[in-house]
Amino acid sequence: MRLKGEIHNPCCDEEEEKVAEENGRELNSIVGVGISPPPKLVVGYALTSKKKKSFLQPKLLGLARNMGIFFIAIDLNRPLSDQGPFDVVLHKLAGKEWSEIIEDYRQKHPEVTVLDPPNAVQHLHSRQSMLQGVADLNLSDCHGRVVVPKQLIVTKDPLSIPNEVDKAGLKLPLVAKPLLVDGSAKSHELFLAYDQCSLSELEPPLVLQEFVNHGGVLFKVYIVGEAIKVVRRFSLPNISKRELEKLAGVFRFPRVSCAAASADDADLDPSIAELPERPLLENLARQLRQRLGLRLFNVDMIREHGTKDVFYVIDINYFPGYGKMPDYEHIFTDFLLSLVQSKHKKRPAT
Ligand SMILES: Nc1ncnc2c1ncn2[C@@H]1O[C@H](COP(=O)(O)OP(=O)(O)OP(=O)(O)O)[C@@H](O)[C@H]1O
Ligand SMILES: O=P(O)(O)O[C@H]1[C@H](OP(=O)(O)O)[C@@H](OP(=O)(O)O)[C@@H](O)[C@@H](O)[C@@H]1OP(=O)(O)O
Ligand SMILES: [Mg+2]
Ligand SMILES: [Mg+2]
Repeated sequence: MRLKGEIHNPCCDEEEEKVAEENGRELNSIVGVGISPPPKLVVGYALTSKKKKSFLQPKLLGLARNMGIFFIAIDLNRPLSDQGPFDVVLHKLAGKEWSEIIEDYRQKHPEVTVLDPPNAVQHLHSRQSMLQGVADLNLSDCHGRVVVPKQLIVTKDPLSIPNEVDKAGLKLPLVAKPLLVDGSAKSHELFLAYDQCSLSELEPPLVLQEFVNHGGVLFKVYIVGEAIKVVRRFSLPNISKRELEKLAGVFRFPRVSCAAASADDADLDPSIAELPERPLLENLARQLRQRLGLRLFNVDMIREHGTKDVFYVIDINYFPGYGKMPDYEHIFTDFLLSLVQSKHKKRPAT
């Protein structure tokens, strides 16, 4: 198997090769010499170097090893079926070519848990289909409401945007986001638009989304299988009517909420900082897991300013920055072990 284009070879740097080699050696010695019981779980991974650095931290690898879970780098220059055998394949790489390889592998190896199926991951690559799933959910229970901001997809002719926005009845200010999310820095380049005329400066394809005032705090809801962990992050401040009247133009803004700095310890207004209620999150996570067919993702949620329990989902990410999630090493190893247990349960007794 040889890959062209934008795919990163996980084994391309020396450091990585060393890790893969050591992992392999260790695995052989454990299995071969029989000093300790065979590993419970072998996880093959195909991740970008950035992801490997943030996710495969020593605290995860150490805990996993103690629990009999081994992480082995997948060599993108060799056929996937010749490697392993793996119990689980963990992947996040860009490109159609990789999606085809992993889908083919999944079909030929139903005994391997592929996290997650590429067609399900693909669903999050467009900011249009990403939020569709949320809009269709049935979440009107007594613990709050979950909706999505009003949005418009623009695929061509920037000059027509002011008119299209008018026709769609979208209210300013608007957040402009690239339509496609492919892991590149460009796909995270976001703009705030304060007036209608300036919208024609934007570059389609994009999504124009109503900006929802939320008091500058965002909730990142991480999902790992059945587990849910929610953290607060700093976000964009409210935009007042006065500010909107005074300002014109489109302005690029940084990835505020992606910063590792958590807002969990900040001295915040409790009505803004209060986390969404647990039953609401459980309901949302359960329905999204089913609808999206994903086990590894996070959801960015904001509380509409001045309300107690009206939440907007503004973004969903596949295999997000779990390295920033408190206690991720325990949550992840427990999840991986639960996969083996559920496999054993499914196996008929002999
Ligand atoms: N509709 C909105 N109303 C208010 N603020 C918003 C809205 N959409 C985005 N934001 C702000 O912009 C930030 C980035 O938006 P978004 O999460 O959609 O982009 P992203 O590039 O996909 O981010 P990520 O790094 O989480 O993948 C949000 O975390 C939030 O602070
Ligand atoms: O950079 P981190 O590891 O923290 O993870 C970020 C992740 O980047 P990576 O997958 O390249 O690592 C992003 O993925 P792409 O959209 O760019 O594919 C996206 O999911 C962000 O939301 C994650 O940040 P978080 O939302 O969890 O704070
Ligand atoms: Mg986001
Ligand atoms: Mg995102």
